[in-house]
Amino acid sequence: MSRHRNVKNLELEEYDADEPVEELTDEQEEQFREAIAAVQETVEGLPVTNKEIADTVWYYYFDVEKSVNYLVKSCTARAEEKNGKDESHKKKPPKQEQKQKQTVEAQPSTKNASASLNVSMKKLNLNGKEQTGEKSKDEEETQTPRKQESSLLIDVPKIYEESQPKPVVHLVVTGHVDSGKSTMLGRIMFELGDVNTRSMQKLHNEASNQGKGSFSYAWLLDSTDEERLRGVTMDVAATSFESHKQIYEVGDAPGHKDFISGMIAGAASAEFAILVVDSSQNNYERGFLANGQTREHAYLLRALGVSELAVAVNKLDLMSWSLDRYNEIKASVSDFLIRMVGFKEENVHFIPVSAVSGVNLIEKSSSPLYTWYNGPTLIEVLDNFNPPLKAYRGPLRVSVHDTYRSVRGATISGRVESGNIQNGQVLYNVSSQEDAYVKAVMRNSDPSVSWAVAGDNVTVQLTDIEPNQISLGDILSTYSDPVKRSKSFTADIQTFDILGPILSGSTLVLHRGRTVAPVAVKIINVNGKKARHITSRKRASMQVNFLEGLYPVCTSEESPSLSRIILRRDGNTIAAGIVKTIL
Ligand SMILES: Nc1nc2c(ncn2[C@@H]2O[C@H](COP(=O)(O)OP(=O)(O)OP(=O)(O)O)[C@@H](O)[C@H]2O)c(=O)[nH]1
Repeated sequence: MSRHRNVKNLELEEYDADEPVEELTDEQEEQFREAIAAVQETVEGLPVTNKEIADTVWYYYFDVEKSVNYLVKSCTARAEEKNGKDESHKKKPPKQEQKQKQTVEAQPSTKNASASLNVSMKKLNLNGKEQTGEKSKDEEETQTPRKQESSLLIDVPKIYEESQPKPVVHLVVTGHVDSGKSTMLGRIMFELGDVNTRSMQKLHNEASNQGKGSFSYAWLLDSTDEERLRGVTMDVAATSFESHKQIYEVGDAPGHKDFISGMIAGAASAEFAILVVDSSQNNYERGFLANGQTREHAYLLRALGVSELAVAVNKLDLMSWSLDRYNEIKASVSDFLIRMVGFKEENVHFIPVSAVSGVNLIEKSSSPLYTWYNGPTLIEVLDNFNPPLKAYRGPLRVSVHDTYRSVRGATISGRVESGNIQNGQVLYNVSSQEDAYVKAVMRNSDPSVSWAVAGDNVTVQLTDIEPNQISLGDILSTYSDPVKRSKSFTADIQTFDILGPILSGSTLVLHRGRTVAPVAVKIINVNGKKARHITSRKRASMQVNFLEGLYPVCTSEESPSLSRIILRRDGNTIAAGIVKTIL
């Protein structure tokens, strides 16, 4: 299932996916009721429904005069339309009006935004929807802004700098199916106090009742019925946790090979990774030695720009905490990662753990492990990762990981890849050429502020846009500095071990974050020499042409994470690389 879930702050006993709309204060409710009554009285006799009245009053934020004017105009327009007259009166309420309300909200708020953002969110895309590009035209358009930015927006970079933030590390957790990735994340969140004991106990009871007691920590991340029933993660789930030193935005990637695109999406937005290796009898052999997903994941991580890894050798409790087993795994996996995949030795860190019992994750407890191990715990290794500086003053780029229907528009979850975003801003979606007001920004790692900067995972409530005008993989920007849409680009790529060469003119499937699209490739050179085909483990430069319309494309200079691409053929990942120039 396609989703990018924020699982932190989830009160399990209170969670209800069908919970309705927004919370108003008592005072607002009173204002709302009075305004509706006043408008009803004034427009009595006109063909408008109570719902239209309520929507309009909310739109104009209880302004009776503006609501009446709008309703009268729209009734007139409807009547004229019926009579076959000019349709140009069918205008929506002007956006500038709503702006006034939003700029008030743009002030930094100390209130918990998650409470005010109690939106009924109905998922639109349940399956990783592929972009078809149908809406695209071949010629690139220049847009004139339809909505005006307010002059009252706050100086986000300045406020961000003054807040002296903790560094944010983007992590992806990868590894062969069932190696214990979700369990590890769930247990870390529990140990750090992000999930309270009562919620954990409740989840444990539920899991036990279904004969899945050992999955209770994993269920914190695997939240859909199907995932719980099958005991596998089917798509990347987003969560965050915080140590005393850094904040971690984490993607729990699926391990099963059928769900590789979720793994790619998670890895493409990460700077660091935890590679989980199952040390138990036969499972290590299956997951690593027998060409399991551990290997493919390691190649993908490297090709997508992840340069530093924590390798968690998991389930050592099942191997009686054997030092020999740990050393055997460490020797062969590190040889593979360093010699074959190309990680630097100093960037690969091995840690023995047991995810399910929480041994060596956060603090050292009493365990037979410590009779022979005196190195760092997993969190101590993670705390030594140094995230790159954020491009929070750059052009705004927000990648869309998921979309939901919400009141008066759409809500998206995604990530600010560069620049900064705040309530009251106008965003532009180059794919649909639609714009929208930002009604509420909720930063996943700190929902109490109404702005976010590069590197933050966010949930953004948008108004004045239809949910179907935003798709997974879209990149939201501003009018003044929009993302480019293009039919082709050049990329530097690295091929993996492939069956049969890639020929000039081949049709492949491109993955970029959540975008999945068919492309044709033209080889420019291989290892610096002109060529018409590429074989295994070669560096090459190629031209990539989308087969169906235009897509938003970013170069590595514009946004390193958005420039990362993967090429697949017949269900296998054959190459990964970076967009260099847009043609
Ligand atoms: N004994 C033992 N079992 C573990 C440990 N870690 C995880 N498990 C079990 O391994 C099984 C799979 O765990 P998951 O966390 O679902 O594995 P996963 O890697 O997230 O699976 P996918 O996301 O589907 O690839 C569950 O039954 C866990 O309880 C461990 O350290 N020791």
